[in-house]
Amino acid sequence: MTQTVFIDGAAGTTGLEIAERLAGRSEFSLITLDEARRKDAGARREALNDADFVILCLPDDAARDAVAMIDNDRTRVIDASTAHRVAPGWVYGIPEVSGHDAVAAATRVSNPGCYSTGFIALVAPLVRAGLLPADWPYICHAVSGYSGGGKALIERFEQNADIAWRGYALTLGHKHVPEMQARCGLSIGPLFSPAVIPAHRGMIVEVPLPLNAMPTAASPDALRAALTDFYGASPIVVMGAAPEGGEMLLRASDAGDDRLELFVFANEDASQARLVARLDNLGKGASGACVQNLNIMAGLPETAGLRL
Ligand SMILES: NC(=O)C1=CN([C@@H]2O[C@H](COP(=O)(O)OP(=O)(O)OC[C@H]3O[C@@H](n4cnc5c(N)ncnc54)[C@H](OP(=O)(O)O)[C@@H]3O)[C@@H](O)[C@H]2O)C=CC1
Ligand SMILES: CC(=O)N[C@@H](CCC(=O)OP(=O)(O)O)C(=O)O
Repeated sequence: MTQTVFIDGAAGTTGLEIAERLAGRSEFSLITLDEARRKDAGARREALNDADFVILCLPDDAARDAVAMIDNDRTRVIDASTAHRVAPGWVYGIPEVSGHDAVAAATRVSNPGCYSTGFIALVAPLVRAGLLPADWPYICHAVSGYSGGGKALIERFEQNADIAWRGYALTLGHKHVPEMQARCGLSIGPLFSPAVIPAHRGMIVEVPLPLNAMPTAASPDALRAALTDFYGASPIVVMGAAPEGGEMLLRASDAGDDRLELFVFANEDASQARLVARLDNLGKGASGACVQNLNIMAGLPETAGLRL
């Protein structure tokens, strides 16, 4: 049976990429609003209540308003915004960590932040296994392609070819920190330093570990083995191959895909390690993850329509 999907915010960066992944899929039919009606509250309310599945690709306040407009108990929601990522009653949409069954049964799924996806995928299983401490002040550095900031940041970078690196969230407290802390079960929020690079898409998230100074920490080999074991059956989250020539590259020309690659680098005496995640901010970091969650909620193979 064909199920209906309404993407609210379909003209934005994340929404467009979701529609691309759903194009040609016979299991779903899209409810669309034309340019004149896509921000009309009445038209949106009708579409939100007609759809079997709603995917919110909106700013946070608009996402909250959209959820409030749904007045039936049939429509199921995936919210790509930050609005509900630590909200009660919402299942956090990393099925590999939250559990596929929890996502499959959910009526409300919050799609994770792009940076949070990398951080949580690296840290949550290791803390859960007792291989890294829950009460440690983790540090996380990350770079994102400029599409991570939506239409406004895309326009800014495409009109300013001179920006080589943009550090931000300089007063700390980036909006992803609460979900990183909550979903890893940490007693302290990580110190998070994100930056944007002059590439359209792509993301590196890194967690440096001073293993020899940590109260409990397994060896780099044990960390690598635990991640390999945890994601063993996943077609989406994979252990990356050792980079050639001792360097990792993000290329501005990379097309991006919906996988998430994990790496554990370490020095020879195993006193220091770097946990690294490589993903596409618009793939597993946003639109790919929305489609994965939609597939699971609809009882379909989780990789249908994904770019792997
Ligand atoms: N880009 C990314 O890599 C990621 C994005 N996200 C999240 O996904 C959400 C969407 O982000 P993104 O696609 O990048 O942003 P964009 O700015 O590219 O798109 C947002 C879209 O929402 C539309 N919109 C804004 N307000 C309303 C409203 N009241 N009613 C209907 N439509 C509205 C905008 O309209 P208009 O075109 O007129 O501006 C725009 O088309 C955000 O919450 C973002 O934080 C999450 C993970 C990664
Ligand atoms: C490069 C850039 O600006 N990225 C966005 C996060 C993108 C993302 O994950 O979005 P949400 O958490 O808002 O859903 C930022 O740091 O605000």
